[in-house]
Amino acid sequence: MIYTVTLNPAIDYVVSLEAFHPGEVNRSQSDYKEAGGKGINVSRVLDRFGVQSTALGFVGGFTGKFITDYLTEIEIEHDFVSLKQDTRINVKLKAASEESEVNGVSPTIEEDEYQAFLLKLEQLKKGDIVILAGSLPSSLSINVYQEMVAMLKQQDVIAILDTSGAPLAEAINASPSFIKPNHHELAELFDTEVKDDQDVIRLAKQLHQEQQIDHVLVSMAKAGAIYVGVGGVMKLSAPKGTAVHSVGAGDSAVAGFIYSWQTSENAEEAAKYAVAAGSATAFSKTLCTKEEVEALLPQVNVTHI
Ligand SMILES: Nc1ncnc2c1ncn2[C@@H]1O[C@H](COP(=O)(O)OP(=O)(O)OP(=O)(O)O)[C@@H](O)[C@H]1O
Ligand SMILES: O=P(O)(O)OC[C@@]1(O)O[C@H](CO)[C@@H](O)[C@@H]1O
Repeated sequence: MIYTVTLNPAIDYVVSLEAFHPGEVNRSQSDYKEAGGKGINVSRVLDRFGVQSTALGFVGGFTGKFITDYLTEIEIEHDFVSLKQDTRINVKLKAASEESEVNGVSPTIEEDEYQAFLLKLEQLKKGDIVILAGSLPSSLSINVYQEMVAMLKQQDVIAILDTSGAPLAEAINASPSFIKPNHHELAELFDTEVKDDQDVIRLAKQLHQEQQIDHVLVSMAKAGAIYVGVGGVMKLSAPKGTAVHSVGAGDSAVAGFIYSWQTSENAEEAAKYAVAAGSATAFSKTLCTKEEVEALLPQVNVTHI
């Protein structure tokens, strides 16, 4: 079974207007709300690929209920721990072809709520796949992803991680099987500048060889991605197109990699599918569909390095 973990989900409130004038009353031209958070997005994209998963994590209050109702409505299984405090709301503002984001403050996770979540992870079994994705609620310690990856590996569960900053820096020590930092997150991880592809490859190789991470996929928005891992080293170009709404592009890339790897066990195919999925999401109003991804696949060029 595949499980996604979103410790800090959100309602994504997506607002479009022609221009945003700070300090004035602005009125949106269109807006909508959807269940967000990186793990939830991975579940939603997997679902569009015809792959079932169960969404785990924490939800609370009326905003949390919106998320569980939303997932129930689109028939994605979920088993969240209920919190006393409300799940956050993240504002995604699209104005004058620029995208800005204000991600809300996370609710507090009490110790008993955290323990209830760990109990769910403890029940996962050999062969299960868990995708841990997104930021940590500020009440949790920065090493919880590291602890979860270590615990899951003990259970022979495949642990995949998509996060950034200190939680990523801690968790790589537990050697997750797959990570997908973007190039900014990679630079932050090594506290350095990433100026070109050679820098990306050098740092990604360190993660693969020294931290024993099987697959490192560094996404670089419209510049595509670089893969370093058991499948070698390769650069993948992104298809050309107009970015309409890039929220969830990275999550789509994660879902694309897992989906394709599961069926092909071929790193090149999986990395290609990841890039096509990321771009298909960037080019559409919401998350990609399988048809959109497969239409873009021929435009992803792979250069082995
Ligand atoms: N403007 C774009 N044009 C083409 N493809 C894009 C564009 N933006 C994103 N992508 C695709 O999506 C993938 C992931 O994008 P990106 O590197 O921005 O990830 P991310 O920073 O994790 O994204 P996000 O946080 O917005 O979900 C890229 O590897 C690329 O394939
Ligand atoms: O604050 P985090 O957890 O880093 O990111 C949360 C978030 O921006 O990520 C998703 C897109 O990747 C959105 O659905 C969601 O609002």
